[in-house]
Amino acid sequence: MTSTAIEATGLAQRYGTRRKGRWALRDCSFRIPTGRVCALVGPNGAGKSTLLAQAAGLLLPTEGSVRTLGAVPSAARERIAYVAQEKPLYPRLTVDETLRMGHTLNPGRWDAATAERIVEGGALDRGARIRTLSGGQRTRVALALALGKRPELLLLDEPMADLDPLARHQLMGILLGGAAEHGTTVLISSHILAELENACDYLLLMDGGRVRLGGEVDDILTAHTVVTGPAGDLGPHTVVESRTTGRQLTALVRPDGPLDDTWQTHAPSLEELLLSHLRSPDAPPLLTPSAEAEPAALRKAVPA
Ligand SMILES: Nc1ncnc2c1ncn2[C@@H]1O[C@H](COP(=O)(O)OP(=O)(O)OP(=O)(O)O)[C@@H](O)[C@H]1O
Repeated sequence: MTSTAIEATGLAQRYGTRRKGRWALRDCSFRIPTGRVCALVGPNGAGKSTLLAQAAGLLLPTEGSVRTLGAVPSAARERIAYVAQEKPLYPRLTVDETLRMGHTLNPGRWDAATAERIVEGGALDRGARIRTLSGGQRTRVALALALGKRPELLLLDEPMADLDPLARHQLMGILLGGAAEHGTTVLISSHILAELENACDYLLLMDGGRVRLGGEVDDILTAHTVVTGPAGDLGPHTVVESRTTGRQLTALVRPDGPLDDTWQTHAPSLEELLLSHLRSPDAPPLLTPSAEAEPAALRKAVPA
């Protein structure tokens, strides 16, 4: 079994023609090890949905490559579940028929108990047609289908956006419990930073179609410090964002060696760190060693 869930090398996506098209992703190289719950974060239009669709094998990269579970995504499709932002389902099927379809399409791996639990938790009318459900109820059915498949890799594009807070809490619990129990790798995009803080142990921050931060949340947090002190030179340290109020300077930095005693320091929260990076798209990128893509020449040949 491969230790890499997703590996992208020089990945790029252009929508439209060569002359008039626009790049949604440029030169993305990164790796997500198996068994991680990875937050995919970035502003609107950063390229998150594009990346998820490529990893799911629904969009062929314009340049570069992405491999999922050690193979090209189309070859790993049985082991991947993908919930797109618009949660496509068959509108004429009932809830029950949709679950039966999940069972039929996933022989030998369908986890009926988990799918039932998700649907039951929303007290859904099992005979109701999908087209009559609310947005949040449809999300619940889409998540029941995805988790019922018991995938090795779960790709979720803003799955919780239209759920009420209780439903979000409940479904996040089922999702994380299942991931921990089965070692599922999860890549989940969201704009709700506070929610990701407790749920995810890995991070990909994208902006402008490029990866800005990648790696273990703990390692990324440890690499950064918030410093406060009299306005002055921050020397060799990498400054992600700085603000001056009167004579007082507050900055998020990546220290390059010890900070001198004039600075008061504290560890940033994940939300604080992400907001600073989102406000500073020109800050130098950081990938921790586990998030660096292996050079293509070193990769073991795996059948596509
Ligand atoms: N089918 C498409 N045709 C043309 N351009 C597209 C298409 N899909 C996405 N784009 C463009 O690609 C860029 C990245 O879009 P994408 O949906 O991947 O971003 P995102 O990070 O998921 O955004 P959001 O947070 O708003 O969902 C945007 O500039 C968008 O306009």
